[in-house]
Amino acid sequence: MGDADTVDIIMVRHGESEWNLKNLFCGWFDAELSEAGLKEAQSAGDYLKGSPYKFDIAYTSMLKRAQNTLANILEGSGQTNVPIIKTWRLNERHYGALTGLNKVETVEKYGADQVAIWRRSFDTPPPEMPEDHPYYDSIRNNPALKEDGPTPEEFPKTESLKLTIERTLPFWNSVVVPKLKEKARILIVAHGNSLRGIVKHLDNISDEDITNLNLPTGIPFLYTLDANLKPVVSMKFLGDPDVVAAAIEKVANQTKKK
Ligand SMILES: O=C(OP(=O)(O)O)[C@H](O)COP(=O)(O)O
Repeated sequence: MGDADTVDIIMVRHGESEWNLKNLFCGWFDAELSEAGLKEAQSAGDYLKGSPYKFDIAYTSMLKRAQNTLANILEGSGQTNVPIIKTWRLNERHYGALTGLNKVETVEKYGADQVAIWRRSFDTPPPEMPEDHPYYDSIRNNPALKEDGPTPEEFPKTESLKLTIERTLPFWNSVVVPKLKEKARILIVAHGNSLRGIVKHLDNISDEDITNLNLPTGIPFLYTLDANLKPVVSMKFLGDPDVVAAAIEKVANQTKKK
């Protein structure tokens, strides 16, 4: 736990989704948690229940996989009274025309190098999602986005990590930072790439090095920040180290044939 001059914040990528399980590019498609993903969320809740970490406020995206993970973590850790703020700015990156495609099949069609660029390059977005894309309507008309969503002008057709950071960071700076300065104990449940953007910002990771960072599903990680919100503890995974290492390896290997 941080001392008087520091503040702790815990972040979690949602548990495995149905589309993570099927190895599909998901982005803004509103996939459900898989059975394993629900268990990951419950395990994270159980872990936190036995830990010193308690929360004053929680932030999540407008997508069900993150919201359900958060609900299960709060339930499991006995903290269902924690206020929840939901924002589209924590949504996963929009995967453009790749949304719904299988990652291995996409490598077979376009080559590993091109897919690596689409998945992990800092500023090359996937091709834009056309209006006749099979998931265009469900994403564009997701009722959850009526509660908090981008304006029609802001609505992405695709996003690189750079573009994702450009809409996530304003939320971080205007909402999360003031709460951290009040020493609020914060939990954020979001997505692989929206969280990679926050981590890049906090740890000042270069555009090149961020390509190598893969976040596992359902495993909480801790940052302890100093008075200037610079990390004194970075991305400390809270769980069994072997489970964490295996989970990170699994994300990195998603484009490899079994
Ligand atoms: O929707 C996604 O991320 P999420 O499961 O964290 O919400 C992406 O499909 C993650 O894919 P990537 O790890 O190939 O960037």
